[in-house]
Amino acid sequence: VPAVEKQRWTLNDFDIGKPLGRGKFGHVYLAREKRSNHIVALKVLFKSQIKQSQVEHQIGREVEIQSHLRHPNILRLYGYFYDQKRVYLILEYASKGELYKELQKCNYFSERCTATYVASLARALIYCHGKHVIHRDIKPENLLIGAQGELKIADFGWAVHTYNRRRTMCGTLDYLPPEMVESVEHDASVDIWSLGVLCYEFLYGVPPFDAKENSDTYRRIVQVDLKFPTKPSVSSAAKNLISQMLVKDSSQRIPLHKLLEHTWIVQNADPSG
Ligand SMILES: COc1ccc(C(=O)Nc2ccccc2)cc1NC(=O)CCSc1ncnc(N)c1Br
Repeated sequence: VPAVEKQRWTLNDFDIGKPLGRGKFGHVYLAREKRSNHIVALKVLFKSQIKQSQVEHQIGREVEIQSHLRHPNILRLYGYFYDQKRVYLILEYASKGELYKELQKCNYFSERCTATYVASLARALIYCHGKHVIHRDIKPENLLIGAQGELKIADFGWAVHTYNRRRTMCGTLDYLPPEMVESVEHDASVDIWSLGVLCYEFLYGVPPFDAKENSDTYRRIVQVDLKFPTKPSVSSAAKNLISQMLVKDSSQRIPLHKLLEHTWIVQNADPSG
């Protein structure tokens, strides 16, 4: 489905298939665009559930930003349309589904699989930062798997891809870096922190600052209370990289391009991504 911005899509242009998942803001269905037979994911947002005023320009801006983002590890947003009750997003379909379900199923990933995922996300983030877009929500819930097993970053919720991205605290704290938890200014290096949290969770099956209460997670994050369990056993090279990402001072975090040269990534990541 080429992003034909001028195209006025309607529901009649699509055959609707099985539900793919229930997002916070609505349902996602497998769908086929009738003329091209192209398979897409159609996300239905209920206007009643998202503030009327915000939604039009919010989604318009989202589509505008996303239409300039073309990267194999970023899920495409082809376009949108709406009727009086709902807004529909036409999304790329990731045929191997949701990453977090994969993580739940196998508890944790191998070092090679993790390094390959982390490298592909680093490349996607380098691409986004180059376009002055930061803070793609890179927690497992927002990652999908494409037909070749490659990761796709997909934003499921309010997506304001600018420097003043608002983050409602209703989402998990786990992925927030200290500067956001202490809600001070933040920059692209927040994504390096989140990628470090993700790398840890891929290898151990739990996020690094996991705790029963939010207040404990908060404290562990601001103190960077980073501990590596003995099980599963993880290479010291992997721990070394994670320790260079989960650094309180955002200016001291390993830059993304340096991450791609780290021995653990070089020795473990599958170059195809
Ligand atoms: C680029 O991906 C997005 C971009 C934007 C938004 C979004 O809601 N924006 C938004 C929502 C409200 C107001 C303003 C913007 C959402 C997504 N993505 C998603 O919601 C993922 C749907 S689940 C899925 N998708 C494909 N293949 C599968 N196998 C599955 Br399961």
